Amino acid sequence: MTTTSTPTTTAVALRGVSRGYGRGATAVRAVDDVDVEFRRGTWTAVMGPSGSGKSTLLHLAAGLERADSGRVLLGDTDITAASDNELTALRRTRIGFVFQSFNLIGSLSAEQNVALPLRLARRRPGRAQVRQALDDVGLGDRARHRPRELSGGQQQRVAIARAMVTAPEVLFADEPTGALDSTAARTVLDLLRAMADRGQSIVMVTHDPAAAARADGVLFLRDGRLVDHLAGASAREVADRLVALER
Ligand SMILES: Nc1ncnc2c1ncn2[C@@H]1O[C@H](COP(=O)(O)OP(=O)(O)OP(=O)(O)O)[C@@H](O)[C@H]1O
Repeated sequence: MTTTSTPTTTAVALRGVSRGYGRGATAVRAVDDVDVEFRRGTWTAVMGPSGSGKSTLLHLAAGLERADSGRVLLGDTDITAASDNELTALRRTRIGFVFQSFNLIGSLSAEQNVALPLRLARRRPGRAQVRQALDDVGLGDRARHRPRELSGGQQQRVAIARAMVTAPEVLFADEPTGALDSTAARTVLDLLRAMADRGQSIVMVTHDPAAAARADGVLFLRDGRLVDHLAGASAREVADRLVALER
């Protein structure tokens, strides 16, 4: 793993990155020679037909999966050659990840879930820090609740607080509103918008054009390749572009 001291406006960059699965007749190039830069302080949505490589791209950018070829840069750090231990440390401190299914631990309260990444990074979780993270997502009064005592939207906000408690450079979200009704989805998207407006870098996979339209820009993938980009587009424009790709 190498780190340079050059100042950068790039939160994450993929350079010529490919990742395949399987062999022979069943081989798939899930991500195929992708070059992309996610700028600091911006929210980018990643869209594309089913199987186009969106989740794989997100996992590669977050260091959850390794590229077969190419380079992945987190800020100034080339994570391509990082050891497993280095990658684990990076994921615990510099990256936040939110899943469609929240992935909260059912036996722990909201505040215990939020404190978990600090414990894993062997940092003593300060109560004030944990409460602040819950306050930031509007759930300061739900700290003692267990996940089953919270609505889906509230659970996803706890998951966002958990991802943010270490102040990660980039928040990755894989279908964060996929399991929510439209009202809860809007609350989560409002929260992500406010975070991006305060300078948080966010990369989000979504199938929902209305969700993608809240981001600053939308990337479109097809067959593992980046094929289009929209900035400041409406939900209608995003939907039209997606339909054109699915033809
Ligand atoms: N672990 C794996 N083993 C084998 N093939 C995989 C694996 N993960 C992904 N793939 C394949 O790689 C391609 C891209 O998958 P990926 O999940 O990244 O697509 P996606 O755009 O996120 O799809 P969806 O919108 O359906 O979630 C698909 O053809 C998929 O079947």
